[in-house]
Amino acid sequence: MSASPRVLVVDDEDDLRDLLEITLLKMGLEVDGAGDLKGARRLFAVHEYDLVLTDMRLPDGVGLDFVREIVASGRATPVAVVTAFGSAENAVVALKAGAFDYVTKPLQLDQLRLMVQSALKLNRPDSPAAPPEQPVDSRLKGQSAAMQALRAQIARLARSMAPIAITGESGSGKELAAREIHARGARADKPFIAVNCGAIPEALMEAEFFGYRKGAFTGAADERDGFFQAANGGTLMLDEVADLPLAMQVKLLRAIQERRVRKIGATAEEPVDVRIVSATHRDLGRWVEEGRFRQDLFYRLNVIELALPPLRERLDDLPVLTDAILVRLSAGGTPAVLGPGVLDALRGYSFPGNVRELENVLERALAFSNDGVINVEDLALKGAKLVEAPGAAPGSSTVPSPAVPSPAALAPSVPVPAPTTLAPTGSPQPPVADDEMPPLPDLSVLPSNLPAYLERVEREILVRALSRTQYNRTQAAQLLGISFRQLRYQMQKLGIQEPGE
Ligand SMILES: Nc1ncnc2c1ncn2[C@@H]1O[C@H](COP(=O)(O)OP(=O)(O)OP(=O)(O)O)[C@@H](O)[C@H]1O
Repeated sequence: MSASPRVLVVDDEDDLRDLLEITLLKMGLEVDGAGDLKGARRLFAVHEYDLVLTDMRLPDGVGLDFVREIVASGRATPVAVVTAFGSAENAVVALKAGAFDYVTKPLQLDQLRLMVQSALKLNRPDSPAAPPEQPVDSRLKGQSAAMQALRAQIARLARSMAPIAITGESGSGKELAAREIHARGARADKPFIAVNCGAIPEALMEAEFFGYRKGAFTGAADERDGFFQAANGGTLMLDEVADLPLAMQVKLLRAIQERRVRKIGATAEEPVDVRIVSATHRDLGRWVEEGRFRQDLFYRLNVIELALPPLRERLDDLPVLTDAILVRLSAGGTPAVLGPGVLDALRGYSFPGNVRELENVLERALAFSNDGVINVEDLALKGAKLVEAPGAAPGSSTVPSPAVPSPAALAPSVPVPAPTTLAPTGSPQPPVADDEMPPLPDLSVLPSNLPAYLERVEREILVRALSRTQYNRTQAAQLLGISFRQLRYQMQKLGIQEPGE
């Protein structure tokens, strides 16, 4: 192999091929040229290339076929295509076929150089995008077939510039997947900017995305970059992309297609080199049919779709996920462990909020738990159908515990109340007979807002217990039959403070 990176340029227009070759030579690269597919195939068969750059229309065939052949060869050579200006279709088709990137004619030399630099980084041994010799540790935890396939897909996609549309329910890991794509690519050392498109007021959108010049409008006291400039060289994640207003969709499409943006108040456009990853929990295809999202932008963003499975479809990942979450929650200390039946209880829950909900459930359970062991009753799963705890459950973080069977385990089909209700019991308590309970408040008038009403009742009970014990929390918790941690958690949640605190 030669010392300098070697590039194959395939183009039948002599002028364009010369321009490409001269530009690449000036970048210190070794360049071979071919005017047709036949010549290109011959060269590709005998040389190891660091990049192939091919025109789409060639005298003896289409560049797209060459892209497919290179991808099918299994060699890790990145291939980019040269497409005519305005033929977005060609670029998208080539990216779908596995092209690493594209440049448009008439050539913008600055864009060409950026593209070549990114391509050359891909196979450098020190690059995160280089095919790893050992399996790498991923942030996306899980050993289910779905997660393994997802990680493999991400490793492939990370090596290209193709826009990726990530779909998946809320909390299923879309942002994490986008970060992983960025971190595994040639752009890992450049910024990753995630933008929640639903959180920006419409009037500020253009300024936020493209930036503005000083004095461009009242209040523009200084020049400011937008998200595109901030993400330059890296990745821009458009989260909740369905929330983009239609007017902004047009502007965004232009910026993505032309890879140039103009700050508000500026006369000239500036080139931006940004990989776009979008995400939504909505069915964007349906939104296009309903006229709520532009077809052309959808087509541009949706070059490659990455679908994240909901947690309930990969419950086998629960042990790995809970372990990882408990390690994170321990903040360097000893991680809590799961008591008997906890994994089974989690398996019986549908997790509408996916991994984020699992994180929240464990964090809350940890606050309720004693001695670093999370028991089934600490979980307080909303409306969950919990299975009976069959002794110690499998999983590395499970320890046998002599804990009293939880109410959930004793009454499998009864929903366990969430902590906003009155009754979660954190520490093992003997079952309370009904006649030990105070009478119910007068419910002849039903509350019109149940959660708010329950919160009020809960606050009243806690404050009374605390004042009866002169704010001795341990005694107040005992009085109410809950654990100290549970009391502390509820006080924090309801904003109850000791007088003078
Ligand atoms: N496979 C996974 N392994 C480890 N943690 C995960 C995994 N999937 C999601 N998480 C964690 O779950 C939480 C939610 O993930 P993330 O924010 O990526 O979801 P999202 O789909 O983007 O959510 P939303 O639609 O609400 O924006 C994060 O804390 C993330 O770290």
